[in-house]
Amino acid sequence: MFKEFLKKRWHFYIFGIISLIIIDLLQLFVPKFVAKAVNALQTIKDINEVKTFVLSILALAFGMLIGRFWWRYFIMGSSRYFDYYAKKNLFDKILGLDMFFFDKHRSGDIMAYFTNDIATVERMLGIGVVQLTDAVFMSSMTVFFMATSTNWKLTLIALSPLPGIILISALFGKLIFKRSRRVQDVYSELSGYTEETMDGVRIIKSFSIIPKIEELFEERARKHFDATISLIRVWGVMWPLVHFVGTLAFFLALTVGGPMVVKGTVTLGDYLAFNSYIGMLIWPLTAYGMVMNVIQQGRASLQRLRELQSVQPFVVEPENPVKLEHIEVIETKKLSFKYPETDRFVLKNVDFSVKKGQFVGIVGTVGSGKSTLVKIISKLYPVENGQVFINGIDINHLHSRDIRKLISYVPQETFLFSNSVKENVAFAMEEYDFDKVKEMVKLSAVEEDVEKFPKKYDTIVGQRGVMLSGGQKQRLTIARALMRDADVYIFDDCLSAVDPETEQEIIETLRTKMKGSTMIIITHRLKILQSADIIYVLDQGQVVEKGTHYELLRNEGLYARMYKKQLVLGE
Ligand SMILES: Nc1ncnc2c1ncn2[C@@H]1O[C@H](COP(=O)(O)OP(=O)(O)OP(=O)(O)O)[C@@H](O)[C@H]1O
Repeated sequence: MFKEFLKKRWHFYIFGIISLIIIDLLQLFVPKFVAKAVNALQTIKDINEVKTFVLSILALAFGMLIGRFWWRYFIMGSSRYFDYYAKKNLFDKILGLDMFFFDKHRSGDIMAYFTNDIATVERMLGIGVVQLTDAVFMSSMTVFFMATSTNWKLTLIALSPLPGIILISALFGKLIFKRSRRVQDVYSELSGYTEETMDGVRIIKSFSIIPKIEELFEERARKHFDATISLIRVWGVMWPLVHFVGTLAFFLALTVGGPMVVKGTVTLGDYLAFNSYIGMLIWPLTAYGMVMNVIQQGRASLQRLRELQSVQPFVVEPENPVKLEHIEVIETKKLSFKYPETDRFVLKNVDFSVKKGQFVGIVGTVGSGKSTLVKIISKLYPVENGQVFINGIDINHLHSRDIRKLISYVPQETFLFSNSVKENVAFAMEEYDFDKVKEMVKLSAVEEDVEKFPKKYDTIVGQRGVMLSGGQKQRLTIARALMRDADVYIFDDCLSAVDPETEQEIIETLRTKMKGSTMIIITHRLKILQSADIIYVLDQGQVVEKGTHYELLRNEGLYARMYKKQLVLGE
């Protein structure tokens, strides 16, 4: 990303740096003209001579005005462009990553890349470049002007302490880099925690655990504060050192240059100019210190951004994917699976098959791998042991984009955007027909509820749908999945918040209205699977039984036990 940005913008930087150098040059001529004006005043014969110098100074000021516009345009404009370019790239990159990345990173952590890290690199590419140009160019040019137009001996003496600044910058640079990296990392942790807390604020309040949460926040905020202070401490030492070395140059100029003026080796005008040059030199040299800081912080953030850029998805897409128009059959053969970076197999030798138009149930004990199985056949996780086939084609030869167009998956967790009911239902559609929204809302048995909302389909549901009940959210999520004309619909225990009768009613309506579509239902309520073509029973990652509801009851295995228990509990 950074290289591509430089490729696009390097010429802007060249123009910006040239404008900056021109201003610096013009600025350098000012003392020269002032010196000439002062010298001329001492031996004044013609007032017009002074006028020429004054007009020249005005011309220089005008030149600087124009130059300042251009460097801002080229350099600061480019750094702003980086902000836009990096955010866009990062956003695309992150959305292209697979579930594993999102399992591992909190949204607050990710936000830190977008806010803090990009801003720090932007600062390096904007003000950092300006300061660096100033520091390098102004210091070398000032030295050149000092030596050529005043007195080179005085120049050498006055400048003798200055290489010390470069030494200090080099010595402290590494430390600043390391500590800046730590600041960014702990900021990301703090941001992740804050976001998670805000997200779960209702649960926190319901559990009355605010003091504990505050304590945990304080711990992270303190860590961030400590990391920042440890970085400031480095500046705290480096900054006065740089200043001290800069001021030494002034001191030497005064102590050595004063007697030279008295002796007449240097004219008063030249001596004044020399002092102006020293003044002009202090800024770029101390800028080395600042620049070092900005650059090291920028590098630390750039390193973090590069690490993120280099994250590769575990789900690899084929270079030449086989086209997939429809889904007729999905099969898994001896499928075993463990989540990346874990040791435990959560699926073991699973043979599973579903054909077009079938109604398939997946049931089992808690944590037996039901959701994992459907996530793998939706290509949300990679297949590493065993095989998954869609229409007889190995899933590794198919693109996940094509699969997910044909599989509409409703996960266990509902998620609604803080938008209107209709926008939420039509979320996955580029264009939509309002009548279809209404039809799908009706099929999902939530029409009556929506009609009672203050603005019906235009009602804003609040962040994550907080203004709705759990059951309403679940049914709207189903309506959203139904909006897509998919071949396979997977409902992953997504009706747990509605009563059993409504769940059964929804499933039956869907079965009749969506004949021809394949339906895979994961549920804990076994009663609704009575009409399923086949039910897979999972226990600890293995298929322990399969068959129709009645076959499984006759088997008197795990399914029959679970069913009897539910009958007793009256579910
Ligand atoms: N992202 C993940 N990373 C690591 N382990 C995971 C992840 N998601 C699930 N697991 C583990 O995999 C196992 C199977 O989880 P899965 O969600 O597939 O079970 P399930 O049968 O759908 O459970 P439930 O009935 O409770 O919804 C569980 O032991 C769970 O802890």
